[in-house]
Amino acid sequence: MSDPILTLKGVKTDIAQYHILHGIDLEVPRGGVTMLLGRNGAGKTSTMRTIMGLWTPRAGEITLDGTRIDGLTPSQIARKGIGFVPEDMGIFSDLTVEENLHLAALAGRPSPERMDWVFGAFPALKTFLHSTAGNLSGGQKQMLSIARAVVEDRALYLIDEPSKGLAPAIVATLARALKDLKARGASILMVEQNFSLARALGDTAAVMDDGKIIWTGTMAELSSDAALMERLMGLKMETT
Ligand SMILES: Nc1ncnc2c1ncn2[C@@H]1O[C@H](COP(=O)(O)OP(=O)(O)OP(=O)(O)O)[C@@H](O)[C@H]1O
Repeated sequence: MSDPILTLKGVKTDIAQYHILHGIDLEVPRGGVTMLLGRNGAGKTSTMRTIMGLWTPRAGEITLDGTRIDGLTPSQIARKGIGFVPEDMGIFSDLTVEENLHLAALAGRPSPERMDWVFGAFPALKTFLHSTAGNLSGGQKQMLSIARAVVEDRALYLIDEPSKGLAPAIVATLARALKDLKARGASILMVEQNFSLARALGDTAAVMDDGKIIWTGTMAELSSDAALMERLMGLKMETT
């Protein structure tokens, strides 16, 4: 692949005494959405956390835009240009929505244009700007979590299962916001178990199993091949 934004080469991660990632080789293209897919426990979240520096790899190299980032702390990695939406949302429950957004901006206050875009994508955040984040609904917390990652331009966004546990109407709002982010030319690596959302947003896909990448290709290729999906992920579904 020409000029990927993120490259993982032979990345191995241990959690406590367990070998979890067994040598991840992955290239994330510049621009567009790469879906990281696989069965439960395949290692998708561990891969995201390793890229973000929340787990330190035992071996291998991680390169963002030509610069090695493995071994850096999560805050150093954020400053290199990665926005992270963790599976557990990572918001400050005791702070207001506004405070959460301001703290997420690394370069000072987010620009008014950027805030307008965020509020356009997630109107509820404007309504509840001065409310404590802990009092938001589950869907609003997820919107805040995504808004925190996109409050400034980043070289790459890591988004871990944004639709988890959300009602369909909220998922539709999320899908629109992520499509909009993609249309702005963003590079996104995303874990998503909701396959119709993955299919709607994904350009390329990487499938994991047991701590390894077992397949890479286009999302169209994967989603049009029911036998392949069943073999790779145990998914049985309509492909039309
Ligand atoms: N803190 C931890 N301590 C021990 N083992 C862990 C820890 N976190 C993850 N694991 C193990 O690492 C493996 C990969 O987990 P991971 O959460 O990365 O998978 P996943 O593909 O994201 O799964 P899911 O779709 O269920 O979220 C699993 O076997 C899991 O039990």
